[in-house]
Amino acid sequence: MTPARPNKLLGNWLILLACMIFGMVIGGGHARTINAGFSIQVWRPITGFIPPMTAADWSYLFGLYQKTALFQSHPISLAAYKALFWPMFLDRCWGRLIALTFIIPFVYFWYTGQLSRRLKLWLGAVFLAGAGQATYGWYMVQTGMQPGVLSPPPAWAGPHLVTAMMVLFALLWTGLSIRTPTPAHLPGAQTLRRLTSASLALILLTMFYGALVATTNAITVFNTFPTMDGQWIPKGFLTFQPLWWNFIANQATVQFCHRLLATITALTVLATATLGLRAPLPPALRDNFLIVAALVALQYLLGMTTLILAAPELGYVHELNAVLLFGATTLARHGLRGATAGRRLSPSLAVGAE
Ligand code: HEM
Repeated sequence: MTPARPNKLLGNWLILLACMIFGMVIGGGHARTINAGFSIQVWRPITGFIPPMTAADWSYLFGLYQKTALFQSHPISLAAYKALFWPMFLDRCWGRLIALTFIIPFVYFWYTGQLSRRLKLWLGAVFLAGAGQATYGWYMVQTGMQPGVLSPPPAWAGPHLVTAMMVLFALLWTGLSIRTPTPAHLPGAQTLRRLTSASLALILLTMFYGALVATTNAITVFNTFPTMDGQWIPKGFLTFQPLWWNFIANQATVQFCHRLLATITALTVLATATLGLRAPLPPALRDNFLIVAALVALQYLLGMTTLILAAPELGYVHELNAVLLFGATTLARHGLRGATAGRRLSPSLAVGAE
């Protein structure tokens, strides 16, 4: 899939796109924090970058927003609507900028013969996944037109965050592999590599449940830690029917799952990072594990504080830090591509370009 020779420009382009996806999470998370998700009820993928300019434009957009259940339960003025509109508008423009930052260099790299056939197909698939993610986002916005829907339904938000992380992972991994096609040979680091893979999967699963905590508004209940209002298994844990629905929409169950997963994740990630710091790895990779350890500790602390203070603004910081943790763990896992079973070498003997 990746060329045998390093191609820094190509690699940096993909890493830049991964950073832009992080920017999208910053924008989307902010829009959610100020409850602006349903503010633009039109989708014009190409011409949508032109902002409303006349009173008639505003009246049309505001008219659509007035049809949402959210407006009907909390009516607002046109001025207040504009304060919701602009952040969401910028977020969507950012999405278009990501698409352009993908397409224009893609065409350039294609025509200058820098893309192998497999890489063309792979990048095409990543682009389609990104486009699918945007379409999915639009359907989430449209749920606001349904009667009684005041925020995107929980079953929509979890997959949205996880898919965004998968696209970010694909871009980052491919970009790094193109920059450094030959992995450093790291004998004896196979267990560490497996643990880092497990850490990544656990972080993603915990993030999925974090999104469910956010969209079910479970931040408003059980604001104590470590117990949930004095109980280890919260009141109302499995009261919904059918049973599986509890794991998507029941505030008690969702918050319990997020806490449990977060604890397992934090312990696994910390154990992995400790092993990484003790292993004879190249210095950059050890620094990477130090960052992962710091980020996971901060993440846990932020989660507890968000919950105890019931502060969604802090929840936003907690969300962004989760993405940084996911990114840093991806970097560490990438650095371990060349890990094999067998006797350890000292760091200076580890060969390769990492
Ligand atoms: C490895 C550890 C953790 C990870 C990866 C993680 C991840 C996340 C993510 C990604 C979100 C936001 C999702 C979104 O806004 O769409 C979130 C939300 C949340 N998390 Fe965590 N979390 C962790 C630990 C914790 C802990 C230990 C607690 C509390 C005991 C906690 C409590 C919360 C709460 C209350 C929210 C909802 C915030 C809001 O409504 O704005 N998290 N988590």
